[in-house]
Amino acid sequence: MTAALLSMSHSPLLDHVDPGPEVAAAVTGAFDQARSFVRDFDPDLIVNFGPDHYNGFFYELMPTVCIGYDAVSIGDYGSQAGPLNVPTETARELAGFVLDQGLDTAVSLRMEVDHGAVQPLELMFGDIAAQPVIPIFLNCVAPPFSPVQRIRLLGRAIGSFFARSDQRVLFLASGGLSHDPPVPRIATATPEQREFLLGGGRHLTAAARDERQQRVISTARDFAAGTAAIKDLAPEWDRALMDILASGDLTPLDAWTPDWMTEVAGNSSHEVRTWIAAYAALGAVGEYAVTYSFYRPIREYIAGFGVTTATLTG
Ligand SMILES: O=C(O)/C=C/c1cccc(O)c1O
Ligand SMILES: [Fe+2]
Repeated sequence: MTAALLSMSHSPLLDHVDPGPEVAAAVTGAFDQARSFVRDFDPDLIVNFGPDHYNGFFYELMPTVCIGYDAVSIGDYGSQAGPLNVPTETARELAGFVLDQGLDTAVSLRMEVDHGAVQPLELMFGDIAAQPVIPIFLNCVAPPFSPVQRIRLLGRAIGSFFARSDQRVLFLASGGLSHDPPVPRIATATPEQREFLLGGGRHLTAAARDERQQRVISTARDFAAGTAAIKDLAPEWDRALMDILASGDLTPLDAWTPDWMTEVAGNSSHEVRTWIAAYAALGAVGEYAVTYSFYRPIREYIAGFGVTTATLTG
């Protein structure tokens, strides 16, 4: 087999808040680079590490990890709705392999995914069903979080599974980096928010969906203006993470505790788990080098916004 990696921040605000022409052009340029990388690599299969934002997974039953045997996008923030093209048998074999390695995963026979999983697919391929994709949900918003080491080991196990495959596999990570969007939290939830987090937020009416999204959009505008009550982005933390991922030795990340990550880089900084898993997966296949790296802290997108690509060197 051969493998490659694309990691990218996502933001549902891409089409909703204008960061100005210079930043918009820089982000478009990063997406163009990523697109041409993916086109050149020409994957047979995408292993898509993505978070969820209380659209498919809720506190009524919140897994740490879930492998989708099938998946449907709910289409939030104007993202493409509908089924993904999931190779069910490969997903089933992967889940069995992960469990056999002594690691835990839940499985879903009908995973519901949101912008966190599909935005890179749409941006890179134009259609979420264009390519075979195995969606791997990682809990990145709902404490308690697993130690980062578990995510590294999970990624490594997933990489070893595909190391014996004859397919060209793209490990795709969607999320991060430092950011703190206004997602309700169980520790501080009002009774209505608690009900939402427990599962009431599933399949919102159009009006409720619009209200939810408008709140995030207006927070992004306030954040850019310096008036939002959310944690600031943490560019130094973002760059430190990117350096460790590029080094090929991810073990220093084992010391990153979930509480520290939240404190320094925001409640949604745990989305970097998708990057850690994807890099660990690539590292299990062979030595790698980062071939492209983009980073900007972009308040209009409420995101430390990164895009990287990596290929095997051996
Ligand atoms: O609306 C949500 O639940 C999340 C929005 C958001 C905003 C900025 C960056 C992200 O990664 C997000 O998921
Ligand atoms: Fe997100």
